[in-house]
Amino acid sequence: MLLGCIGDDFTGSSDLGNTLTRAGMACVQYVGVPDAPAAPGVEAGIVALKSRSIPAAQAVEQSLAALAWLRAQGAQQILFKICSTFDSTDAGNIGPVAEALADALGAHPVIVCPAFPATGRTVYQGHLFVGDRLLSESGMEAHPLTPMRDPDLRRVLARQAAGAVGHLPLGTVRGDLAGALAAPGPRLRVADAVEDADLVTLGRAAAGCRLLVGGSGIALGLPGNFAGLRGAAAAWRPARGPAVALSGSCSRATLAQVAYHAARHPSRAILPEAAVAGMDVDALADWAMAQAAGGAVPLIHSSAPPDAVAAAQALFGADTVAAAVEGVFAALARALVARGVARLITAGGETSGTVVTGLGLHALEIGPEIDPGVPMIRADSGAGDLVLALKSGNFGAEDFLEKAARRMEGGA
Ligand SMILES: Nc1ncnc2c1ncn2[C@@H]1O[C@H](COP(=O)(O)OP(=O)(O)O)[C@@H](O)[C@H]1O
Ligand SMILES: O=C(O)[C@@H](O)C(=O)COP(=O)(O)O
Repeated sequence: MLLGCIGDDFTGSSDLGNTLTRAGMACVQYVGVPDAPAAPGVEAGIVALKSRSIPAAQAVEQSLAALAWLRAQGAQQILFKICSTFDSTDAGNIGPVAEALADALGAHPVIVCPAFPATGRTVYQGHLFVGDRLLSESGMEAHPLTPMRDPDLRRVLARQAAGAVGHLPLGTVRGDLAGALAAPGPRLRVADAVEDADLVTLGRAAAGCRLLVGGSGIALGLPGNFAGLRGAAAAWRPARGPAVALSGSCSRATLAQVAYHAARHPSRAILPEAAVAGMDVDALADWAMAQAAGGAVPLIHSSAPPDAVAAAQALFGADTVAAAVEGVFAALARALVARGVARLITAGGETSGTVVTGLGLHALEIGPEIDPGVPMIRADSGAGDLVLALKSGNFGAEDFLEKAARRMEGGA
């Protein structure tokens, strides 16, 4: 293993796997810290954690365990994959995890850059934009778990980190970047990047850096630093069989996708109060499989607009609702796999993490891209091959859910 990656969620990890695979690295995504060595030939290994929204001390502990495993596999450089919208709270977890990894690796400086221009995320003057809006006006200010109300990443990170936070302005990234990286200064340095070319420049300049922190964009230039890559080995095989979509994401893009899909395919909504009270998951799974048998792509979702999310959180508490809804999706996924689902599309990072861990999957093969940042993935479910798409809340075109199902069976 050459490049070792630690993803703070599952959709984010598959987004990174997509970038690295497309850039020519043989890449595997692991579900949590594996308890066995990596198979031979893995050039980039991604340990996917569900550590974005847990207490910071636990995120640090899990990330250090992932680091130890990756180093034992020979990883020469470590990338801590965070969200392109910098999802975190003032308590962490980006700052504490980045500092703990940097301590363990003796890394200084550490570039921090969530930019992902293909999906509209750019960093300029230390501020994060989504399209032409500041992060704090992008919809992310209403995220159920990690509301992002400050677009200045230097300030956001400084509130989370023990050490000072520096800045690599765009002029420096496009100018004497090597000089700036070699100069003394704060360990964590937020880098501006507005185009893929800036990210490639950052990645190439970071060849000697032991640790990087960023979205999948920061990985664009990294494969070029390693000689003799062999890339993905096996050809991707289509998956035939029933397809079901599950969405626990309440992000803007997902809400539009759910509305589009529900107008064309059978759908059922899970209400937070029903999830908290306990649901008949088997009946829902039976319903979905019956719909899928007729060729539809049934959707089961809890996706709701910000006012409905806020009302449910006020009633039950944010953690209780999230845990209850996630619990329903994990049980539902197990029930669907037991009934022979072959294609499973999940929307939402926490939701996807719950589903993938709930299914007890181990190593995920990264396949072709469906939309920017979302690849198809293949896993052995124990009952056979399962092809998945783990869609980040804010990724994907309006027709993503039906397109993913179509692409998985080899369609255009
Ligand atoms: N209707 C709802 N009300 C409150 N919380 C919800 C609702 N639906 C889903 N959630 C929770 O909101 C969180 C959404 O996060 P996530 O799955 O990561 O989506 P995204 O990728 O859009 O951030 C999950 O913890 C989920 O269980
Ligand atoms: O970097 C990104 O935006 C994604 O890779 C990602 O991490 C998505 O997280 P969710 O929005 O929670 O799915």
